[in-house]
Amino acid sequence: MMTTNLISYPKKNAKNKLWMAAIKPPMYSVAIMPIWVGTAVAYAERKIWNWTVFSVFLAAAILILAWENLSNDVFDSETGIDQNKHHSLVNLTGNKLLIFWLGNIFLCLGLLGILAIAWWQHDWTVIGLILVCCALGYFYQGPPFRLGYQGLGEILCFFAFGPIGMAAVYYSQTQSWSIQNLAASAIVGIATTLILYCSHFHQVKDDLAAGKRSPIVRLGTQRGAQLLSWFTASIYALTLVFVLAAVFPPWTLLSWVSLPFAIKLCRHVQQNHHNPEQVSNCKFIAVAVHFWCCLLFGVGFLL
Ligand SMILES: C/C(=C\COP(=O)(O)OP(=O)(O)O)CCC[C@H](C)CCC[C@H](C)CCCC(C)C
Ligand SMILES: O=C(O)C1=CC(=O)c2ccccc2C1=O
Repeated sequence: MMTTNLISYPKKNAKNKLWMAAIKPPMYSVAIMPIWVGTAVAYAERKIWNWTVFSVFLAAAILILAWENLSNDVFDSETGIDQNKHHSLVNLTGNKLLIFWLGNIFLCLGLLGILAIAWWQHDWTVIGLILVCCALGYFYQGPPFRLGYQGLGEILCFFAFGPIGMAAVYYSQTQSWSIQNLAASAIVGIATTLILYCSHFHQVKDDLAAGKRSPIVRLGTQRGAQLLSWFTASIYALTLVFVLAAVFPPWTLLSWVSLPFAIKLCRHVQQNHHNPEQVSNCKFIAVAVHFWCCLLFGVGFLL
């Protein structure tokens, strides 16, 4: 009995790790930050903070992202790209249909939340904008589009989590539009897109085999790593430019506190871009850059 337990423990532990990798809890900060920053900008400009709208939007965004990730595993199982991905939910459960319908339930619940906001406001703008974000999410991975396979995912990601998603958040609080929010959405959009871009470095072999021409497949890992540094630097440079132009309050420069993570990310990818095993964790360093940068950026609007 004792021996069985000793043997089965590491196996169980490995299985738990696979499940955590499949569910990817840290990734859900990408759903939280547009809501946080968009609402903070609304508060800074209009002194409005509707907690009910904020909470419902937050829950809805998490549910919609869960749909995106579950359906990503379903659609990727159809192209064969996830053959070696042990932490795919479809591979873990062996039940594609279950994951497909679970994803659809999450999507419906998320959209119901957004619909409730539209209903309270007697205004369909917010649900219209979020439906556009969901469509971009579908175009990224779903048939017959699969635009992520053409290397266009980063553009879709930028608009969904940046200008369109954050316009919806700002509108849900104020029922109006804002140039300051548009500028802030560029920062959130680039920081989110950084994560997607980083997720390709260790997957070149599998992507090539499945015919996926990710930006890193197109550029090669060395040029991809150089572009990453420019891309990352642009977040901090743009924030400074907008502060100097008096578009953002000076406290938004608090987001620069996340610079050590950004430097770590760029150095790590520069040194290991050609080594899939070593570079595979860069997505999670990018998640830390995104989390701290957006969290403190939002705080900057409230101070
Ligand atoms: C699912 C996404 C990336 C995973 O891509 P990949 O297939 O390379 O990953 P694996 O290797 O793990 O299989 C993210 C795709 C993002 C998409 C372009 C945009 C999604 C938009 C959301 C559905 C809407 C967000 C609304 C907002 C207000 C929170
Ligand atoms: O699994 C992933 O690699 C990603 C999942 C996800 O939801 C997301 C959202 C926004 C940007 C990037 C990513 C991922 O990379």
